Amino acid sequence: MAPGRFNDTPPPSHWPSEIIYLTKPRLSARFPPSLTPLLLPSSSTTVTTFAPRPFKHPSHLTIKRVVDKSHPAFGQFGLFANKKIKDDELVIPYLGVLHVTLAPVDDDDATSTVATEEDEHSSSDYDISLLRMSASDPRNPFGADGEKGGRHISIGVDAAQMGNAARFINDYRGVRPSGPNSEFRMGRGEGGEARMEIWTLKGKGGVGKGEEILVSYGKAWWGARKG
Ligand SMILES: C[S@@+](CC[C@H](N)C(=O)[O-])C[C@H]1O[C@@H](n2cnc3c(N)ncnc32)[C@H](O)[C@@H]1O
Repeated sequence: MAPGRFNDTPPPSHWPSEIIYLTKPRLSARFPPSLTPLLLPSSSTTVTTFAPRPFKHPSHLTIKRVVDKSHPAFGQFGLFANKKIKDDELVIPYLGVLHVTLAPVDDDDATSTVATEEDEHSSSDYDISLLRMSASDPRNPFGADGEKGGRHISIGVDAAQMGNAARFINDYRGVRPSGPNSEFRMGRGEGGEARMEIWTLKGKGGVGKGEEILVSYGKAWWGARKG
């Protein structure tokens, strides 16, 4: 096995053997070093390197095969609470490979939407957006005035090949008519790094013992996958 192809620690129960288990995010091999400062707190003088600390799998979360035939993800996995999780509480960070897409600004119309570059993550069902930065943003090293000029930046987290239990969180559609019980939020790890997290929704009573953690992937996610 090549270096980096190992689990960070022994994975939780029901973890599929073909997926690498992570306790902290990994930068993709092609992640431009000039972009790592974007993952760090801009005001901090204490955090200057990308040094995520490990996040241990919460013992009150269980990965389980979906056995309910009426569940649209029947036969797949889901993430369940084996103890009540309170309202407005961090459930788990979403860990995976941090990767970058640089999209050229449309020369004819700089304000139009630009096509993203195809890469290995573009068709992943486990890829979520972490950070987007316009080419016109002065902090963008690939921006219009930067050394390479004219690229929008998009940083994503892909858990298709490696990740933690958050990769098993399903969408509420067809499962919970009253809507999701949790949501994605931007957050920071203990090492100060930007990360996506899943939190129970505020004012909705939390997630009960035995319940599945369910978020909304968003209309755009489903729209992009309609046949
Ligand atoms: C991030 S994964 C979620 C974990 C997945 N169930 C597994 O076992 O790996 C996203 C995939 O789960 C399935 N999925 C999640 N929520 C769904 C829903 N509400 N309806 C149908 N499929 C769903 C789809 O196959 C989707 O591509």
